[in-house]
Amino acid sequence: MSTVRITTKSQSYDVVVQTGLRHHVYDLLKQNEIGNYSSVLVITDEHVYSLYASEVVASFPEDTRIYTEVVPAGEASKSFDVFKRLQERALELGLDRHSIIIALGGGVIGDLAGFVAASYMRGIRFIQVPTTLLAHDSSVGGKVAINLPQAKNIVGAFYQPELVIYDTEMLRSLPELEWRSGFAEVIKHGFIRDQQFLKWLTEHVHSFVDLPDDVLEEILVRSIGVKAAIVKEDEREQSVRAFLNLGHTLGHAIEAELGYGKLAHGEAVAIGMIFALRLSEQKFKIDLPINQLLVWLRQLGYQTTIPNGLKPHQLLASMKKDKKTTSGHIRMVLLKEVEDVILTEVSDELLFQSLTYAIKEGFDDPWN
Ligand SMILES: NC(=O)c1ccc[n+]([C@@H]2O[C@H](COP(=O)([O-])OP(=O)(O)OC[C@H]3O[C@@H](n4cnc5c(N)ncnc54)[C@H](O)[C@@H]3O)[C@@H](O)[C@H]2O)c1
Ligand SMILES: O=C(O)C(=O)C[C@@H](O)[C@H](O)[C@H](O)COP(=O)(O)O
Ligand SMILES: [Zn+2]
Repeated sequence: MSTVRITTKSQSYDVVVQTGLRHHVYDLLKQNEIGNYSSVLVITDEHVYSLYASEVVASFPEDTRIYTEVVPAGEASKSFDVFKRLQERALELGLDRHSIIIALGGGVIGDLAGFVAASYMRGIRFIQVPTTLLAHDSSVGGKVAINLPQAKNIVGAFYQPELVIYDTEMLRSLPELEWRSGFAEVIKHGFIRDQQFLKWLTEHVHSFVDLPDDVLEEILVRSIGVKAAIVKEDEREQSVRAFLNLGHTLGHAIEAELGYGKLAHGEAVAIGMIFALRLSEQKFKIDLPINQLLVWLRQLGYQTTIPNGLKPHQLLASMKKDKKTTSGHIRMVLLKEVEDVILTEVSDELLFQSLTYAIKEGFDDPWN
């Protein structure tokens, strides 16, 4: 079993990674001194429910007051409607301040169930049991949120889980699209903090089919390691945590403008990252290894253009709603080189021009 310790100002906890851990959730709670609860609410989505929920529930003693709530799969569940239904259900079921919530699923479930836990009775404990590759990012660090139709993650909190239990075996049922989506955040972690890791990834990952167990575990542990280091330094995004937003200013705008769920989060972030890298080249008069990145991304099946139908002014207006925007000025995470990251204001004029060019010409040629 690999363990990554997450230490933040508000909370310290372990991320444990191994195959088969879903059968040992109760034991792991006890080992981590979270065995003293009055009841348990497992929040999951319809896909994960049919695959794994009964096994997680079966890891608890028979007399446990344990309930399961199932929400529709997909980004649309990060909504006020679903949030409200879960709060009402928690109350009906008699959850109290000694209850715990288990988020069993991908990032949608982690963000949603985490926000339910953060706000129910002003906060009850919660555990992350991630089931997607992407959730190596979402289950760690305590950002929990729901969306408004106009903007992603706009209503939420910083609220850390007590424990993250990562059963790598559960990832084996993921469709290829979800591997691709999750891997975009892995690449992001390489670009912002770990060039060696990025190089290792380009050498070891050329397909998502049957990634060997040791490669998968290495990907998770190293990628979570980057996130852990950043979150330790800056839990509430006052400084370096913003670097974890590389690719997200445009990525979130693409998700919202297309309609949630049309493009997976990581796929949108991959496009946003390429955009941020080309913009970095233009702004700082530098060369970044974008052409190699494009070849690799295409080999892995990523879309590497801004989706059809999206207009520059529409994307710009949406990017303005990003949480990094200050006094109406868009701030973006850009690179001066790999591992040398900067959060900087980008003018509306430059963004409009760059979006217009990217939509028309794509990303293959430098913009300089
Ligand atoms: N809080 C954070 O720091 C953070 C970080 C990154 C992303 N996010 C958020 O995470 C969300 C995306 O998460 P996601 O990509 O995991 O999406 P998701 O939770 O919607 O899961 C993707 C799809 O895979 C299915 N699925 C999940 N586990 C499965 C399994 N083991 N086998 C088969 N199918 C499975 C789900 O039912 C869903 O259809 C976005 O809302 C994004 O904003 C949050
Ligand atoms: O943990 C962080 O910080 C991140 O930015 C990780 C991102 O991958 C993630 O998508 C996050 O939810 C985006 O945060 P937001 O503050 O831009 O909503
Ligand atoms: Zn993300």
